[in-house]
Amino acid sequence: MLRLEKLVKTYKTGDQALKAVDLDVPEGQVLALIGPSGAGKSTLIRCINRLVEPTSGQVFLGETELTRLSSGALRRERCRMGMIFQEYALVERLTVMENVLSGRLGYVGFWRSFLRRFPQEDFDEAFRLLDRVGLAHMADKRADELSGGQRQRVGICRALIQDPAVLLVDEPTASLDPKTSRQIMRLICELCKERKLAAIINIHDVALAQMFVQRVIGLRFGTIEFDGPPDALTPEVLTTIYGEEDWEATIEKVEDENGDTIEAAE
Ligand SMILES: Nc1ncnc2c1ncn2[C@@H]1O[C@H](COP(=O)(O)OP(=O)(O)OP(=O)(O)O)[C@@H](O)[C@H]1O
Repeated sequence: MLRLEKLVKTYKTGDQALKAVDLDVPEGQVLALIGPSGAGKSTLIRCINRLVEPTSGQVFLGETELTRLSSGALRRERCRMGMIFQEYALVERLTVMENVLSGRLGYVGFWRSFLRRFPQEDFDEAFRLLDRVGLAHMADKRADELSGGQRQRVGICRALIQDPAVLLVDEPTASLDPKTSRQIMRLICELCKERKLAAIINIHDVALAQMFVQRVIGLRFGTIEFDGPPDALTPEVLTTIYGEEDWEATIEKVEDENGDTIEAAE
């Protein structure tokens, strides 16, 4: 469904962030991208929707080669890729509802969106999504009145109202406390399952990744060092990805938000 072939990114500074990365993500698969700081995780995510322009290689979304598209065609294809950011990227002075509806901007004509005249079905869908993430009662609140966890839920609704084929998620929990982080990861993974949506989640927290995803990709120096199920992430594998460290503490059992003990993703 999403396919990267020999994807290379070399920044102007000479930094080789991605070295010929091959990756195939089937429909409906949620995968976590882990690796040390500077491994190339954000670059990989951003090369997919060309927020960062790849140096060479190809990216396919279904049959469409994204790396060949002109800027107009790319704008249209970006509607099929929902993005969720670490810092939420909400418009602070707009309401929750308006922030969610902004996910439709790629579909609604310029003047209609400028005047914020979205079709009724967009409002209905925004309400359904807000209800699904537990925020229907906050639709009229301003974004700057929300907590971090609530903001990220709005960010999730904004990505989903695009009706994307794939979600690109860049450190969704980095600004959240541990309990809220688990709730947000669970929500993202549940929504992907409900919608048969593929997702690539760039995440620093290995234990959190292991709890929720079916597949983990370990990146190091712009190269895939590990590709497998979460329970195959042994201390030896983690050492290959991150270097020498005491990993026993990292892959210890983790408590979920109900206080239940979880070892890895089901
Ligand atoms: N805009 C840029 N210009 C030059 N070099 C960059 C740029 N962005 C990233 N890099 C370099 O590319 C490499 C990969 O960076 P990237 O941010 O993709 O890694 P990451 O795995 O997401 O790191 P982190 O977990 O710290 O966010 C690093 O060496 C980084 O310094």
